[in-house]
Amino acid sequence: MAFFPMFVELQGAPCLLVGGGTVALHKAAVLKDFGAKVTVVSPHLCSALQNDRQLICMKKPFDTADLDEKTLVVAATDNQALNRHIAQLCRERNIPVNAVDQAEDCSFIFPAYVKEGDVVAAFTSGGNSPLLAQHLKAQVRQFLTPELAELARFLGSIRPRVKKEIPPGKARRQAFHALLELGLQTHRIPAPAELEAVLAKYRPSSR
Ligand SMILES: C[C@@]1(CC(=O)O)C2=NC(=C\c3[nH]c(c(CCC(=O)O)c3CC(=O)O)Cc3[nH]c(c(CC(=O)O)c3CCC(=O)O)/C=C3\N/C(=C\2)[C@@H](CCC(=O)O)[C@]3(C)CC(=O)O)/[C@H]1CCC(=O)O
Ligand SMILES: NC(=O)c1ccc[n+]([C@@H]2O[C@H](COP(=O)([O-])OP(=O)(O)OC[C@H]3O[C@@H](n4cnc5c(N)ncnc54)[C@H](O)[C@@H]3O)[C@@H](O)[C@H]2O)c1
Repeated sequence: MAFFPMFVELQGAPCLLVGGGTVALHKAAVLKDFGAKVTVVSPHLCSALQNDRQLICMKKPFDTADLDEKTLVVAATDNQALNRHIAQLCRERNIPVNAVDQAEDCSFIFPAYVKEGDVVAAFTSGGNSPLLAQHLKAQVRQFLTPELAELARFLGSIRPRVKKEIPPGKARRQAFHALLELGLQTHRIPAPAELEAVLAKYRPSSR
């Protein structure tokens, strides 16, 4: 059964990462990429984790109390039984949990993703082939550019104004469509005069 791609807000979310090796380092980078507040618990921490001021590092073995107040957990130790035990504890507490490379113990899995600003494309193969997910990510990298993210930011910034000036329905949809097309064709954000022209065209008074 395929996994549902639920895009979750992680900004400021207290997340627990158990383990301090190469795999934990990669997962920490991903969680930080989405603004999570990551606590790392492990008796041994690689230097990159230890020196990262954005992380809260606790040099000690995992303890059940480490789960308190956490909204997401990643079990990334080299002990599969421990990773499974942590997953079980999380399930009892309804905390989403990933046990690295142990799909059967995960309540969520990590996707291969491309992120530009707030635009995110993410792939999973449902655990069948992480390499296939990586391959699809590489394809998307070619057209998910920083310019596209800038266009998305612009379209977000003018959204309230468009909504205020054009009532919901066909005209509003066409206005958003026109602005997107303009951006995609010119590879830049529409100029103020271009925005005004689109708004004027689709405003009720001028139709
Ligand atoms: C996408 C990515 C995200 C990330 O890690 O952030 C990710 N794995 C990545 C890479 C990767 N992982 C592996 C290889 C070696 C090639 C190979 O084995 O195929 C490579 C390639 C490489 O290393 O280049 C080995 C591997 N992975 C899993 C198993 C267990 C098994 O198969 O049973 C084994 C065998 C271990 C063994 O040998 O025993 C399991 C999982 N790995 C997942 C995610 C979840 C399913 C994602 C999906 O649906 O596809 C899942 C289920 C759980 C999880 O960990 O979340 C990341 C790419 C990041 C990027 O580039 O953006
Ligand atoms: N590194 C890879 O490329 C890779 C690839 C595929 C799979 N894996 C698997 O992922 C897992 C982690 O890999 P790694 O390379 O990060 O391993 P690692 O040996 O570098 O790190 C394991 C970490 O787990 C920590 N740990 C052990 N017991 C703990 C406990 N009780 N509480 C908290 N932390 C504890 C250790 O201190 C260590 O920091 C392994 O099971 C490995 O087989 C790794």
